[in-house]
Amino acid sequence: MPSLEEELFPSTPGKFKIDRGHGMNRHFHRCFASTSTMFLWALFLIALTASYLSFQSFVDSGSRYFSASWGGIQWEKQVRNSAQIHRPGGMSVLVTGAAGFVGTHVSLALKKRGDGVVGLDNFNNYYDPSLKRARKSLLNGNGVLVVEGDLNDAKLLAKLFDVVAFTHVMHLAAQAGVRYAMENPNSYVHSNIAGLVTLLEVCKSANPQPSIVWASSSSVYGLNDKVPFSEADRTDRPASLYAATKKAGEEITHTYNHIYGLSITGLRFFTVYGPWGRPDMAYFSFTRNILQGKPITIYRGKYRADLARDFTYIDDIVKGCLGSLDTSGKSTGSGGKKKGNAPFRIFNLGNTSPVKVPELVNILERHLKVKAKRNIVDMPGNGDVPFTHANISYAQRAFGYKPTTDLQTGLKKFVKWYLSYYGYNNRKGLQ
Ligand SMILES: O=C(O)[C@H]1O[C@H](OP(=O)(O)OP(=O)(O)OC[C@H]2O[C@@H](n3ccc(=O)[nH]c3=O)[C@H](O)[C@@H]2O)[C@H](O)[C@@H](O)[C@@H]1O
Repeated sequence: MPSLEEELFPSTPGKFKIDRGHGMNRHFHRCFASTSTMFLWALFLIALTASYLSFQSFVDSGSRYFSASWGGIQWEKQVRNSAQIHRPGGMSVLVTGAAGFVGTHVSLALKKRGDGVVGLDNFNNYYDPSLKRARKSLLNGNGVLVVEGDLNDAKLLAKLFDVVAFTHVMHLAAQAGVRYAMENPNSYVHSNIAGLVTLLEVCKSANPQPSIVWASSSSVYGLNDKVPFSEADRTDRPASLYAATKKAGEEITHTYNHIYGLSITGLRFFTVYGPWGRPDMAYFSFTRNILQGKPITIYRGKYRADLARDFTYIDDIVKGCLGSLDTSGKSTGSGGKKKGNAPFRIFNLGNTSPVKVPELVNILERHLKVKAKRNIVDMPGNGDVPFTHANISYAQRAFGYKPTTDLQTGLKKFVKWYLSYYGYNNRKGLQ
């Protein structure tokens, strides 16, 4: 027969429900026969509940206190130092996703030319967080503070704007990856939509309002087959949820530009690659597998056509990001009120010369001096598009954007970095 303790505090909910009926009544009759015993039991239970609740609130406040990675005079000082501008006419930039691939490179470039930079990153585990930590160390070593926190934390964002009057926001934090959207759709909504709105709400209320440059994606062209892709082409047929959230971002930012006078520039990046890159991307995972003697899967499109991407080297993308920041124009609003029209721009940042995926593998084989074990399969219905190809004339006109690194040269630099970071047989590369 179960003890009274087992019946009152069952280890599983099911157990509680099953034993709730007659058995409980029998126990209650036996144990609470007299009113005085009942009174004592009631007192005991009230005391137990009260002490449990106060202990719980102590644990909650304690863990908040101990785990808080931001706040305090010392922290504010660090934020201000990192945001300090060291050149005439310079800017102070909040870079979200600073420990990410593009975020790290852009932060370093801004810092190098004398701008103030404060990074924000949530260090999630979409891919190996130790790589993000290593990027953070690189940034710290170059005078860039990376605050650990989530885009959806409105209090943290508001605090950052309290401490520093950021002139610009470079918004790169996002849930990236085209195919992962089928596995974890909500993470795309959380970061690319909810997080974006949280950021825009804080920016629109900031005084002065910053100008915002943010990462959209070439994937918004979706099923568009008019080449090369121009900003004027249709983008209403996304092929993945990832693309749909980036397209939604373009519409959402337009609203904030229209209502609140925020200056907005959206950048459609075309398959960015290079040193310190993202391990989930094909060029990176192919390199790892080739070195480890494992097979790689190469997708093939309709009618056995090879897939192709307008792979764009990170240094060219950084130039595009800085050019966008420099020409962004000012936001016009203050205190949440629009004072006039502000710029709203969208640019392709691509390389203008698509390369087929099997050719990417050929180049890697040459640089690595190892043959790949190719496993060619028909493209599953996973959100991939058959090809991308950027028309970059808008960005060229606006800030002289001109990519200069071809895939052969860029991958050589990537491979050099990969080998120095992971080594030939370093198990850090194993995932
Ligand atoms: O430019 C963009 O808009 C997007 O570029 C990349 O997305 P994707 O072009 O799919 O880049 P990879 O995941 O590196 O794939 C490159 C090519 O390799 C192919 N691939 C990928 C993985 C694999 O195992 N095998 C394979 O053949 C893909 O189908 C694709 O054609 C990024 O992952 C996105 O975050 C970004 O927004």
